[in-house]
Amino acid sequence: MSRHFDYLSIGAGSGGIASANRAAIRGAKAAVIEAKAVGGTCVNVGCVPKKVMWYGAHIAEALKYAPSYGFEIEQTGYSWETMVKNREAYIERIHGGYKRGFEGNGVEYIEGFATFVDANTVEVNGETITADHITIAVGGRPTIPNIPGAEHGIDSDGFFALKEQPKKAVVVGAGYIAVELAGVFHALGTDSHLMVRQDRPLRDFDRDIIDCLLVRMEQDGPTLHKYSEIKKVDKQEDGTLCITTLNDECIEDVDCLVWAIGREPTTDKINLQAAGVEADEQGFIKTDKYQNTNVKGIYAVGDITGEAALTPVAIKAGRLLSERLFNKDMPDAHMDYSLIPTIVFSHPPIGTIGLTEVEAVAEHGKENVTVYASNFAAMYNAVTPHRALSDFKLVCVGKDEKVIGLHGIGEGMDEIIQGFAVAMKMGATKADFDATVALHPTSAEEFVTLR
Ligand SMILES: Cc1cc2nc3c(=O)[nH]c(=O)nc-3n(C[C@H](O)[C@H](O)[C@H](O)COP(=O)(O)OP(=O)(O)OC[C@H]3O[C@@H](n4cnc5c(N)ncnc54)[C@H](O)[C@@H]3O)c2cc1C
Ligand SMILES: NC(=O)c1ccc[n+]([C@@H]2O[C@H](COP(=O)([O-])OP(=O)(O)OC[C@H]3O[C@@H](n4cnc5c(N)ncnc54)[C@H](O)[C@@H]3O)[C@@H](O)[C@H]2O)c1
Repeated sequence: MSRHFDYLSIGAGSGGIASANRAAIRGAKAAVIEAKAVGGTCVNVGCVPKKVMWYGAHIAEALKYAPSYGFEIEQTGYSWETMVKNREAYIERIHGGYKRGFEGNGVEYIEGFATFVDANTVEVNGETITADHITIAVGGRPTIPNIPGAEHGIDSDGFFALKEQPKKAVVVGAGYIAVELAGVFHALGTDSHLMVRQDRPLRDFDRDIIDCLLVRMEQDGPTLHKYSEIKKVDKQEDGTLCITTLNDECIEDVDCLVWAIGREPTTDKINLQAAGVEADEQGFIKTDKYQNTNVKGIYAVGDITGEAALTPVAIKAGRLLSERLFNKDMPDAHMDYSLIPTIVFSHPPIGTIGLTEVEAVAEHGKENVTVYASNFAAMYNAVTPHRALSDFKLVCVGKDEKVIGLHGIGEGMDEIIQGFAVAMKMGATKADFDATVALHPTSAEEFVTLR
């Protein structure tokens, strides 16, 4: 059996779905192949289940503040099981939405694991499929370290598979995932420990913003273990884990260990050599700005390219690729990877766009960089005993003070920065920010009133 398509995506994650749908909308005969679950990492074991749990954590925090607002409530328990059931039901509905979307757009959805046969051909479930254009959108997988006892830990996929709430959890890593999962565990009542190898997590972020996160962690948790690297993990007779660090610190009675030390590309399993596509030494596929690989007719989008591993980036790159291939009015369509806004769903969330202060000084020179910052207690918890600081910063360059970096940690930051990203894309200056009337009383207004 063999079928031919104009356009084929390998992987129905954020990038593959978006590009196949857009190709079909532009008139191509399109298909997408998925080995696991439609929606990929984001929908099944990433952004979506994470955000649902972050919302749950948000409610837990609100319950903590509730008495100060006059509510007389008693929390008698927390059902992790109920949260998981509702979260998974929601994800099922998203699956349905994607499949209806494919039907509506005329995209063929094929379940199975695809491997390359040659540059125009893949094999899936014993069937040969050929296509004029093939996009590799196979994403990544979590990295597990090579240390004794590592197998006793789980990764982020395992975190979302947890059926019961752990009593004591250790999350290892210093990136988005480690900070987010440790924060969710903590807020929902697990004794949560975050282990980082240096003095802080999120070292690429603006230092002042992370300093503020560290103060929050110190005040409230999770427990941060600095300069901690794991030597070995031992399983005890009672089933709990004993985690020993290189400094011979011992963390005992751990019933959940999560490795969140990064993600690696999944190109090793798709017989890339048969297509002649080049990957770098880690396995990320090299592309030019048009998502072209070194082989004509083969492209790559999303996490597999090693560019900003974010869902909206994969979606935009995938859609623009299909516009370029199938929309005669957009022959130059390509992704602009500059000024990508991003959020860390910590407690409170961190939002960031553009250069940090340190990066700006390194790139433009100290004399050309002006920084405006504010540290304040947001009203939301200022009326409770849990008063905590937010930190906002603008990094500007040149005489006209073009805003090249915007960073903040505070309540609502996840919803605040999208509009500022538009302004920065348009080249906004500090004077433009100042000329904008504030919204009061909000945290966001700090960004237009900084002095
Ligand atoms: C815990 C976690 C939280 C995250 N939170 C956020 C967030 O809040 N915001 C954000 O923007 N990003 C977040 N991300 C990142 C985001 O999920 C990814 O950037 C995004 O999913 C990348 O999309 P993709 O299309 O490149 O790959 P994926 O979504 O990983 O999709 C790739 C798909 O390809 C399939 N596949 C692989 N090989 C084959 C094959 N040979 N044949 C067929 N199918 C194959 C896989 O099964 C998978 O479904 C998070 C990631 C994780 C792990
Ligand atoms: N909110 C969001 O948008 C969001 C959320 C989650 C993930 N993501 C995306 O997914 C990507 C992957 O996230 P991630 O957190 O897995 O990776 P990451 O690459 O961001 O962070 C991995 C961290 O683990 C540390 N590390 C590496 N090896 C280690 C070891 N042996 N012991 C201890 N620490 C170690 C690294 O120093 C690094 O800080 C992110 O870069 C991001 O683009 C985005």
